[in-house]
Amino acid sequence: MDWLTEVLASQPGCTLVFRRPGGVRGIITANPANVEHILRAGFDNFPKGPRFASLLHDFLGRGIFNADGEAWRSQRKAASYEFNTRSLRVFVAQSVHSEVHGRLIPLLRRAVSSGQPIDIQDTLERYAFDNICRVAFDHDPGQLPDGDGDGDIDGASLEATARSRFADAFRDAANLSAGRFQYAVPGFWKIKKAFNLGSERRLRESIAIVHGYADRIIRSRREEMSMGCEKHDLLSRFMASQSESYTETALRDVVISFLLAGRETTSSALTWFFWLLSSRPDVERRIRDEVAAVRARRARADLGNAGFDLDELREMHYVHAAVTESMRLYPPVPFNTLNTQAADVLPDGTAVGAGWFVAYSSYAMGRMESVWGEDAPAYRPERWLDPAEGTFRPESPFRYVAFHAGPRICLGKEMAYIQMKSIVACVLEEFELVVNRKYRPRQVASLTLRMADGLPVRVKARGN
Ligand code: HEM
Repeated sequence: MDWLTEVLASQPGCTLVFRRPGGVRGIITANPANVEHILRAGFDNFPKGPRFASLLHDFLGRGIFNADGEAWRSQRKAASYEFNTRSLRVFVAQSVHSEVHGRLIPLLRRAVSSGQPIDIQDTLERYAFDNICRVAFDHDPGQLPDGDGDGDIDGASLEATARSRFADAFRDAANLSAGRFQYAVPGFWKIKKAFNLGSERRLRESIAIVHGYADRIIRSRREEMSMGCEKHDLLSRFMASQSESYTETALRDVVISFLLAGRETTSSALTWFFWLLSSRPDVERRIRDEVAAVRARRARADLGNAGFDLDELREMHYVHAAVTESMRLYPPVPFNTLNTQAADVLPDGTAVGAGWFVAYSSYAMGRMESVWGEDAPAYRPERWLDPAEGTFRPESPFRYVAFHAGPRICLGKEMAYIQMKSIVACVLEEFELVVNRKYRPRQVASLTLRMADGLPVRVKARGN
């Protein structure tokens, strides 16, 4: 990613053109004007395209993440409506609250008592999977143990084993599907698939487990709903509003796309955030001051000592800025590729042909001095704050492209901020996460930007 950033910064218009005779042709850009053209003005000319769809079809079917044209448009319309309801935001905040206080904080307290380091990336990934499963289809895969530390994944219960198999199979299916993008000979996976060999055999097996499990949940949800049971998760909302037009397979595709979108994104963002913070006590101090001020207002209003509600999270402008700034430098989705339908010329004068891939690197864009000024490499949350008011000032989504932009902009952005700000506020209020100063994370980019060896931290209780 750093190498690509350097290369793009040295190109005219920050755009790199690939022209291999008889081979791949396409461009990678870090130019906001090009990105705006591709994602908004030229939206219909730059779909995800047949290659993306075929690589992910076995796992995602025609779910929103993997669909183009009318199949995408109708899901987007229905999903946008649901994501924008206040009742969903409240449900998300409640799920986040119970997972943070029932599981994450108790786990960190146990880490304080034991003195053993933990891998905070792994912990956050488990947290995020539990949370997105709850929001997507009111299911608890129990990836983080319950407060008492025993959890119920003790192997004794068949149900617990099945849930754990589901989570493992989901992780394998996502990783193996992402691996299809990385073959030196692009169609080689199809041959392995035809002969049911190696990674393709494992992919087939893990997809069968995920699909079987999701199908059972969908069927039992139909029964519950036919008996008048009211639920607030996304699957139930889709079933209530679209029951005639959605087959069971279509519902499964929708849910699996949501799980994939919400699974590793917030955990990636927070892992890089806690790593950056470990060398910036000044930023950590300001976050703690802001959280303490909100906590004090809560105490005065006699609202108890639990987590923060939606309005309180909204008041945390500095926390918002600190997390946003971290994703500028380490966007969870660092790279995005689309396909060109008809030849076009981008605003910087680059010509693209029909069938070419068109990619942008949000990682490179977050580091371009031409976009962010000379201090682009510096982690500086203040750049997001109004100097007079101290309130958060959003940037154009075509410059800050961590959540994509245009008609396909991330649907879960607000949900992600609720989750990330709750975790940051509650964790930093009570703990210090200490990272070895010599630790240099290695990046690994599959569908998301992760740390290859995780992020080992020692958890210390705050002294005050
Ligand atoms: C920090 C957290 C997150 C980041 C940085 C992020 C980023 C993105 C990006 C870059 C895309 C475009 C991907 C593509 O088209 O290939 C996207 C799409 C999407 N995201 Fe997120 N996401 C985050 C969290 C979430 C969460 C928690 C959900 C909840 C379900 C979610 C739901 C979606 C959906 C449904 C789409 C597809 C939208 C469409 O194609 O119309 N995201 N997100």
